[in-house]
Amino acid sequence: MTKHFITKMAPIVKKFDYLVIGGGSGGLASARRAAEFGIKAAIIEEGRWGGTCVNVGCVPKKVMYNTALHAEFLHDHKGYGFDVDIKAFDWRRIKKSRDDYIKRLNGIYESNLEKSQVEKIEGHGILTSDKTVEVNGQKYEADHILIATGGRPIVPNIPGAEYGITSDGFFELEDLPKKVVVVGAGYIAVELAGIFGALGVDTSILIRFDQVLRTFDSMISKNVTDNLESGGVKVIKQSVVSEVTKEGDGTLTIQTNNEKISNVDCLLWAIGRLPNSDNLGLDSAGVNVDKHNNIEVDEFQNTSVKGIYALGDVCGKALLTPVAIAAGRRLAHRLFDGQTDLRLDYTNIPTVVFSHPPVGTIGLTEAEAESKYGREKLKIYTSNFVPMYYAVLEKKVRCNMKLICVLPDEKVVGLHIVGQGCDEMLQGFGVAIKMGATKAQFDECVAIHPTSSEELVTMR
Ligand SMILES: Cc1cc2nc3c(=O)[nH]c(=O)nc-3n(C[C@H](O)[C@H](O)[C@H](O)COP(=O)(O)OP(=O)(O)OC[C@H]3O[C@@H](n4cnc5c(N)ncnc54)[C@H](O)[C@@H]3O)c2cc1C
Ligand SMILES: NC(=O)C1=CN([C@@H]2O[C@H](COP(=O)(O)OP(=O)(O)OC[C@H]3O[C@@H](n4cnc5c(N)ncnc54)[C@H](OP(=O)(O)O)[C@@H]3O)[C@@H](O)[C@H]2O)C=CC1
Ligand SMILES: N[C@@H](CCC(=O)N[C@@H](CSSC[C@H](NC(=O)CC[C@H](N)C(=O)O)C(=O)NCC(=O)O)C(=O)NCC(=O)O)C(=O)O
Repeated sequence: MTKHFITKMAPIVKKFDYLVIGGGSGGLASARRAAEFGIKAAIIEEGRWGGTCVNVGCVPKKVMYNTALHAEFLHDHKGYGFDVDIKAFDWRRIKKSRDDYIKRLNGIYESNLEKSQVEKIEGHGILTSDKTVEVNGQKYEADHILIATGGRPIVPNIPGAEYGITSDGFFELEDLPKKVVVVGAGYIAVELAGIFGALGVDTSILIRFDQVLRTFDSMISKNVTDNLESGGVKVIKQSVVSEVTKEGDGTLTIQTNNEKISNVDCLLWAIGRLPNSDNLGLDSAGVNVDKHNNIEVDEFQNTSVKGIYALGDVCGKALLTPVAIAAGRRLAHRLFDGQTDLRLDYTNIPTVVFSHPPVGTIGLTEAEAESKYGREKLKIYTSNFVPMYYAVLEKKVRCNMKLICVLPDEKVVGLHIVGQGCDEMLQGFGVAIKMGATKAQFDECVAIHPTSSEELVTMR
């Protein structure tokens, strides 16, 4: 009888030039740009292609922000002479259109990867050494590995916290809740409370201090807090949640340090995000994290291990889609296109909070400018006016602007706006500030009338 010997073969390790863990904004942008330079790239994703921004972030949020803007404008129709009856608002309809759009985007991202000849690997990636990543038992090897695994929302460690949802759950809501409590004071709390408020939901925002967006310029913190209140959102200050209970009728009761809030049908935690740096095998590779578990990188996105890079939300700095994309594309040029000095400059990043009205900000806050240059070196210009849109309406929502300049040449080091249209206004001014523009150069540009932005080139 013939003997059959079964030899156990080591699984074949698949080799690439560039392996990216995380198919979100930063990872996709970097992998696709790298592939343009003729290298062999692969990208690993455990969830939906597109990451946070496309699936549970900027994109569906903007759809809901636009929905909220419609609700706001409806109130203005009468003042502009339109006699319109609004019968109903159909949350399910807009949710379906939004979900369909996101599904289309997922498909577009997949086919973009195929067109770019970036290999797609579906599953959870774990580093097994400084050169290898394992996904579903298969090992992949590359000299260059990028970690772009993003982050996830924080849920506090208090009794009953699990009855609340996060921004991820916001996008799953099948019906518009009647009474909502949003906990938090940052971008997400302000944006989602604003959407609920504009859609007529009984909305409260619970904040630990007296104002939202405390890390922004004080003009912004004050005006956004005031605008939330005048827009009908209850801002509950100096408030910390200690316990949440679910009642027999399914509603939630929220116990804070000051009061009990009952009959809540949606509690939303928006208290910050954690980096997805755990369960990633960072120890096996020797990649260092900081005390908040953000991956530590230098200005070129190098981690503590040669050949392993990280960028985007997992590094905990400027958690914004265009930041992750810009860092990812620059890294691809640096590694594979010979642009060895290319890196993202993290100063003067413009950012918008989609509040009602929105916030646009770039550069230093007044407090930061004062501690950097000294009060005597600063010249601050402000403008506070009612945009012409409100001229014929009873409702008036003011626009506030602040320009922070440093003497002697009045270089503009900070620009802060709360007001209608500033979300679209900021990008162009961002270019000027990035180029080092002075107040005189702002003023050299002739105003566009009648617009809100003209105020920025006529300030005295
Ligand atoms: C509600 C909300 C609204 C936002 N709105 C805006 C906005 O208006 N403008 C803006 O600029 N930014 C906004 N952001 C922030 C923006 O979404 C993020 O900064 C951006 O998505 C970060 O990109 P990233 O590539 O670092 O990570 P992500 O986009 O989070 O992508 C990371 C990907 O990695 C995957 N992953 C994680 N671990 C692994 C693993 N081990 N193996 C395989 N895959 C893995 C995840 O599934 C995910 O798809 C918003 C965020 C939220 C939550
Ligand atoms: N438009 C955009 O570009 C958007 C960008 N993003 C990005 O995503 C990031 C994450 O957003 P977000 O989750 O809002 O985080 P943020 O860091 O913006 O804000 C969270 C805030 O919640 C408050 N907070 C923290 N811990 C607690 C707690 N235990 N209880 C109550 N409040 C608490 C803090 O404010 P305080 O100290 O005052 O209490 C903190 O600033 C943003 O920083 C931004 O970079 C998100 C949405 C939109
Ligand atoms: N600025 C336009 C953007 C329009 C746009 O890009 N829409 C996308 C959804 S935002 S998709 C989310 C986000 N894209 C962007 O941020 C695009 C920004 C800019 N165009 C750039 O290339 O840098 C992202 O995560 N990118 C990672 C990557 O692309 O690698 C879309 O519908 N695409 C369908 C199509 O193209 O047919 C707007 O706000 O209207």
